[in-house]
Amino acid sequence: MNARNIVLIGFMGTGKSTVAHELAQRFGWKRVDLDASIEEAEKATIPQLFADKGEPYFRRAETEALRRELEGVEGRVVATGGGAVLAEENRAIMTANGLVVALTADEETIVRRVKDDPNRPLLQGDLRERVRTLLGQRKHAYDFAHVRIDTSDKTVERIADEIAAHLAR
Ligand SMILES: Nc1ncnc2c1ncn2[C@@H]1O[C@H](COP(=O)(O)OP(=O)(O)O)[C@@H](O)[C@H]1O
Ligand SMILES: O=C(O)C1=C[C@@H](OP(=O)(O)O)[C@@H](O)[C@H](O)C1
Ligand SMILES: [Mg+2]
Repeated sequence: MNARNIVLIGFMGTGKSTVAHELAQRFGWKRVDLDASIEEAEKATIPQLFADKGEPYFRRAETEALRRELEGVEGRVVATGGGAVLAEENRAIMTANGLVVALTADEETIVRRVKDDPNRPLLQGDLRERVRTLLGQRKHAYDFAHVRIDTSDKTVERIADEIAAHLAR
């Protein structure tokens, strides 16, 4: 296996956190969820950070977490948050330190997967409308990935199989 680390990117609800868990188990690698890393470092939940400190503060904490979790290490599967790709600085950290895998899903699938979880500050209000608007704004945000995998109608195991096949190449 060539890649030092695997970095999962993609819109909210594409399954980054879930697939990272499966991949880390398979490879015996360490799973890192960037949101969890931020929550631990900041001693606050993601919704609290957005509400109390604002999104720009969260984004700075996100960049710090990416550096902390990816630079100079190997054997990690890092699940990023859906907006971690928006800063060029973050994209550079990801591509320099691992195989970047973009997970995608159609709008229906995303809405279905995120609808019972109230912990995504950017999806407050009319859920379908918010997902549609953000998906439009982020249409090309994940294009820099080395690999792109559609997760709609696929099991977590199948998605992990596909990523593992790319690693073996
Ligand atoms: N391939 C899949 N098939 C069915 N449900 C999935 C799949 N991947 C993720 N889920 C479910 O969708 C929800 C969101 O997944 P999560 O891993 O938190 O996404 P992300 O980290 O990309 O926002 C969770 O409830 C998870 O169990
Ligand atoms: O898309 C985004 O900007 C965000 C995605 C979330 O992570 P998930 O993609 O794991 O839901 C989390 O980082 C935060 O709520 C912001
Ligand atoms: Mg996640």
